[in-house]
Amino acid sequence: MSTAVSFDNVSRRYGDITALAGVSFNVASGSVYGVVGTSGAGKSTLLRTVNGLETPSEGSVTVLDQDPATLSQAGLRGLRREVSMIFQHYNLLGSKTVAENVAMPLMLSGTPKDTIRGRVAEALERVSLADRATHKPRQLSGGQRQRVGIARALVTRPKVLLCDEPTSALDPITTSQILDLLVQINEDLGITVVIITHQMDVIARIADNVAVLEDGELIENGPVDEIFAHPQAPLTRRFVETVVPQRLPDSLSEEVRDGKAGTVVRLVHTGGAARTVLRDVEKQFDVQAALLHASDAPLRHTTVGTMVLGLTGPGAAVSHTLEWLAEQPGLTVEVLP
Ligand SMILES: Nc1ncnc2c1ncn2[C@@H]1O[C@H](COP(=O)(O)OP(=O)(O)OP(=O)(O)O)[C@@H](O)[C@H]1O
Repeated sequence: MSTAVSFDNVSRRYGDITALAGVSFNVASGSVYGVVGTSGAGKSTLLRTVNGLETPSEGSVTVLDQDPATLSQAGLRGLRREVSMIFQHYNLLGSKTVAENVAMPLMLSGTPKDTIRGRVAEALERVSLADRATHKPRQLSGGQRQRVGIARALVTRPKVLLCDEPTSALDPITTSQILDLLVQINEDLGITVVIITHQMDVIARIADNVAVLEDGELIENGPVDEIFAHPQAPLTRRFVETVVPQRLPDSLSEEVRDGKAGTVVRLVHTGGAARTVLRDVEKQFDVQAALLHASDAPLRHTTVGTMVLGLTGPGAAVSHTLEWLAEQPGLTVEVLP
């Protein structure tokens, strides 16, 4: 698979502040890559190196085989037609109509009027706003404004779409619609999407891969299902916890502590691997398996979840059960103290 964007040891300093420190990872062409981190982690700075709005102090970024830092102004303008961007607060011009806003990147590049008309209609159709072409942004809801922003980004037929917190100002239902639209754009048009966010549910919903930034450093990255099932760094665990809760309810914690629930195991499962686990355990071993707690999250391509089981029965049977569970594909087993 070819690479659309490559970060190679990228650092960015502003005086004494280190916004990025030696960040390296690749974004495969046609994939959706999520970058998550707390406020000030360096997400925006990283995203802005992709279209040349920021230049690394050290290291380099390669975008569609070009290094934005070495391009001329004309080269940068060309790159920005292939790499477009959407923003948290939409960045629309209030005095222009929806169609004029969407046309803006083509107007700036001197595209013929007829071509512009067709492209604007195509882009507005894609975001289901064809009937709002003559409206002004103030006449639209936040979700509609973001769709105008998306249409404006698509009008140049880009290969890469950079998304800077595109749903942070929206309610959950509108967020969901915008994320569906981004997935559709990625699937139908094959556009590579790089999205920065502090919302892990956004990553769960649309990303193939995720990078976690903390204080300018890349602390973890990889396929979304692996990171959600086995987060390593404490910050990644905290992010994952917001989508797949790990903490037991207080009443259950007490039961576990008092030993009333038997041997308590937490299973992390992906792709429905735990679907028949209770039945299988009770059929094969002389144990009772009680389901104490479960949580589940749909990801873009699979699901990840946890189940907490209380196993009771003869010690040897419980041991055999634990061994069997540990051998099952797609399951990770942890005995709770
Ligand atoms: N132009 C600048 N001048 C000085 N410091 C800057 C500049 N741009 C960013 N920074 C600093 O770099 C660090 C990273 O900022 P950045 O905006 O990339 O983080 P972020 O993860 O996008 O944060 P947020 O989620 O709050 O937008 C912060 O400490 C910020 O104050």
